[in-house]
Amino acid sequence: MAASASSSLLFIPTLNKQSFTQSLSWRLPSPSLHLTRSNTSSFVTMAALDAKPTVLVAEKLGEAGLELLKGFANVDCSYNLSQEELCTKISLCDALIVRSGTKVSRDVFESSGGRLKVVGRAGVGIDNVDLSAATEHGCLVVNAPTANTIAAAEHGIALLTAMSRNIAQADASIKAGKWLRNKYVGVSLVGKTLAVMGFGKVGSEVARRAKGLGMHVIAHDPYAPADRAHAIGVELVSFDEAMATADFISLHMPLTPTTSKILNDEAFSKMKKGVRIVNVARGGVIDEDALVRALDAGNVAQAALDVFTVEPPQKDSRLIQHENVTVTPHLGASTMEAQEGVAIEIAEAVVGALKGELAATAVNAPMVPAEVLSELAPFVLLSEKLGRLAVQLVAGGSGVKSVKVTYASARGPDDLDTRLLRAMIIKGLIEPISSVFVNLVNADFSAKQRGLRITEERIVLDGSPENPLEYVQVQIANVESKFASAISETGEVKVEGRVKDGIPHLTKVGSFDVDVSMDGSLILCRQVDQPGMIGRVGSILGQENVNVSFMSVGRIAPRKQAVMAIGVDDEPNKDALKKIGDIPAIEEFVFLKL
Ligand SMILES: NC(=O)c1ccc[n+]([C@@H]2O[C@H](COP(=O)([O-])OP(=O)(O)OC[C@H]3O[C@@H](n4cnc5c(N)ncnc54)[C@H](O)[C@@H]3O)[C@@H](O)[C@H]2O)c1
Ligand SMILES: O=C(O)[C@H](O)COP(=O)(O)O
Repeated sequence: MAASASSSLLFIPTLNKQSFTQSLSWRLPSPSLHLTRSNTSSFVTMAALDAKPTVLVAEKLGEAGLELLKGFANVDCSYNLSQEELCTKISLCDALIVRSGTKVSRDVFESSGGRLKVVGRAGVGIDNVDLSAATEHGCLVVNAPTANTIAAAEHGIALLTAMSRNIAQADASIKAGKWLRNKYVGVSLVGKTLAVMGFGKVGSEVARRAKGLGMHVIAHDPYAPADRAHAIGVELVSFDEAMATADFISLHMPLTPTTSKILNDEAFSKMKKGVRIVNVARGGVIDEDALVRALDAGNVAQAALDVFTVEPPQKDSRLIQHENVTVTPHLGASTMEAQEGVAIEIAEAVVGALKGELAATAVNAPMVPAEVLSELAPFVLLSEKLGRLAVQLVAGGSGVKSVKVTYASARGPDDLDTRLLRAMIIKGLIEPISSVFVNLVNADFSAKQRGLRITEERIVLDGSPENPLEYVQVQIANVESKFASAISETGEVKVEGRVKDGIPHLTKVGSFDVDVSMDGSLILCRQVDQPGMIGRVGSILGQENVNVSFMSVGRIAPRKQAVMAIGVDDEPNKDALKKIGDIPAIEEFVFLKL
């Protein structure tokens, strides 16, 4: 049930209450499918809305990215904000863009009052963003994972070569009036073994370049495919083997609970005496006190560091001041080219997200490729409406805890991604009975928080898998219904729907077959099947100027019980509903908003 956090395509919730309507928006591949759902459940197109969203840019961003943002949003560039200032400003912003220097903490999400819909990290590492808090608040986090790869790799190589030839120390000494040709004798790289720790985008580019310098390159990465390593002539080895055989170690993994202080006293004790270390990943992957001990003992000959556990580090830090340590102030991504690239990459992602388009670099939401989304679009709508309908059929005080969703399809289970549908069913179930705003980012979390258990079942049908789904069924167990006919033979509130000509239809209520398009609102009546019922209800609605969009009757047998489903464009007033209820043949009825 947990939403997997992987990066690929996805949609996003849209803009704030003030600027647009508090809403969920989907930008699907066809513009005609771009829908915004307002609080009143009507759908309006974004074109009808003219207010601009506000994007807070909290750290310096390349001009091209800023221009792109300004074409769509009001852009507030406020740098060096304190946490308090950020928390105050954030309640007026729909999006926030940061680099690594801003902590986007839980307080920031809480202070946003639900307005913040997307956080853009203009770079790779998202360790400065509280992802759990973002997810809980339904806020999408996107990053710019590719534009600074080469810059970071080049910086890694720059540090490797500068360190091995004492460039920084020699430069400082000559500027201090000294000429120390014997002191700064370096070591050669050719023929030496470099262990690349973390064989991702940056790690593999460093490996490629180091091979060009004549180094023997090995790599450790528990998740990297061996064939990618082999393709560039790199052998994947265990952590211990990397520690034991490397003359140089270069770190390129993310900072996670597993990698935190991965280079500690124990790891240093496994290294070759005189090893040299480069870190352009994150300061936290090294236990900095342990590194100082290893440097003092001569077990580590030199280190070159671009990143630190706390940035900026203390001026008098022993590590920074160590004569065998070369440091730069987190410059890995800081080339003109990388910063322009990152700025464009993140601005496009944030603008797209605010428009409700697919986000290719989402960090905290499941990935749904565009072509899948396009095909599933009407089923997405159907799912939300079925959830919304099912929960409204539950009698007050019943407490919805257990929901079973059945997807019937001629496609094999691996051919149908149901996460989006599940998220929308959850949205439909939760929103009518709470003030929570649910979207793809926080759906599973919201369900879990409310103790809502969703089980999913697949029915594989015979026949051609032309449509992704034949029908979707939602059943709520252990509840009473305010419309007894909605209870199935097995005792659950049950609704079922299909997509017909691209339009969601309700096709079953309890054990009654109906067929009504799910648009506007719905009146469900159970009656004794007899002539004239449609006319009587229709004329009451007509007198009250309520337009009927659809009518359908499902019955057990002629002249026995029947359920009539009436789709209406407008909400009938109390009088009209009372008149319907007063028709003698009507045993029960319910009015539902879709
Ligand atoms: N200094 C800078 O300015 C700068 C610039 C860019 C990236 N970075 C940092 O560099 C790091 C790598 O960036 P990237 O774009 O290559 O990311 P990436 O996601 O492409 O690669 C990270 C790799 O680390 C691997 N990994 C995860 N856990 C590991 C572990 N326990 N041991 C070994 N490998 C592990 C992953 O499998 C992945 O292949 C990140 O920490 C990023 O924040 C720093
Ligand atoms: O993770 C990253 O992308 C780098 O560390 C760059 O960080 P920066 O955007 O703060 O330079």
